[in-house]
Amino acid sequence: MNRILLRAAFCTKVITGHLLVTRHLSTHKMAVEIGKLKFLGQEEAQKIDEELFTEYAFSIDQLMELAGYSSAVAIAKCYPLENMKKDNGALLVCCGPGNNGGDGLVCARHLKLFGYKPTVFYPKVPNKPLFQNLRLQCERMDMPFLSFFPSEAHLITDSYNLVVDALFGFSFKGPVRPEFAPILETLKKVEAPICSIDVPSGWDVENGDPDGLKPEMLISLTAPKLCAKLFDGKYHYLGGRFVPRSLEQKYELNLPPYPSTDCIVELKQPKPAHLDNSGENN
Ligand SMILES: NC(=O)C1=CN([C@@H]2O[C@H](COP(=O)(O)OP(=O)(O)OC[C@H]3O[C@@H](n4cnc5c(N)ncnc54)[C@H](O)[C@@H]3O)[C@@H](O)[C@H]2O)[C@@H](O)CC1
Ligand SMILES: [K+]
Repeated sequence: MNRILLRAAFCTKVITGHLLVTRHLSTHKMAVEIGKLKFLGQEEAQKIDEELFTEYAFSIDQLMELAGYSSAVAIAKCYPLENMKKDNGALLVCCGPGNNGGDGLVCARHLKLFGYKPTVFYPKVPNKPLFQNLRLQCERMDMPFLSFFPSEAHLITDSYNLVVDALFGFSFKGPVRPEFAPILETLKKVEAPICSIDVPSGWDVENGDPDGLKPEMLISLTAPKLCAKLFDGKYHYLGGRFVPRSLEQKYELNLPPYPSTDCIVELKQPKPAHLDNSGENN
């Protein structure tokens, strides 16, 4: 079953000429059916990305800031600082060589501002001001950078409350190249929760990877990619609330409504009808 439910409470006011519409859906378990939400193939995700920069004149810094910020907000919501036992909120943020890695750096910066203690692993820094600056911002905010990746998974499990996976996003084409293969192999054995930004790293963007990472959380950006249908972790959020309505319509994304002014919305797989006694699906 590929219908998806959104559990949301929201209050919106839309004023259009003489029309004033106020919708208020109360906070108790409101399930809004979002069965038509589009899951994007790799090419389509790249086309939308390109169009945001060309037709809609966004800059990469703008969208990356929103993507990384919404990832940090989703993580903070699901893994509150006060519940973290290891070293007052120690986290490991793994950043790859593309824009997914940039999202990771932005996410790390916001998590730091939220009070967490992120350590960054960023082995391949592109020679572009955008990435150099993002790295510098993190360094100047006293975030430690690992110079090598721990070879033993237990060292990560013992030191960090969770791992943010920002190694590869929707442009990944497998198989993973040798420089990143041992990192992914170690990550697979880590017992701390893994939160993947946009795509679980190493997964085929459309077909996933049954032997790959098993993140506990996935934050899809813009719209989920096809592989997200195979995600069965605890939390699936949609972030990146920056898609203009006309672009959404052109690609028939059918995005769910974000609650109020939130930058994230949780996506929930529906229970099979015979188990769902709530009546919310009727
Ligand atoms: N439109 C959107 O939705 C936005 C997307 N953003 C982020 O940008 C990501 C896409 O960024 P990019 O297109 O830069 O690509 P990625 O960050 O997905 O990855 C590209 C990098 O990974 C390397 N790579 C690819 N396959 C590899 C393999 N098999 N082994 C080792 N390295 C490999 C490439 O050489 C390149 O350096 C999204 O997933 C999302 O996280 C945001 O930054 C901004 C807005
Ligand atoms: K990722």
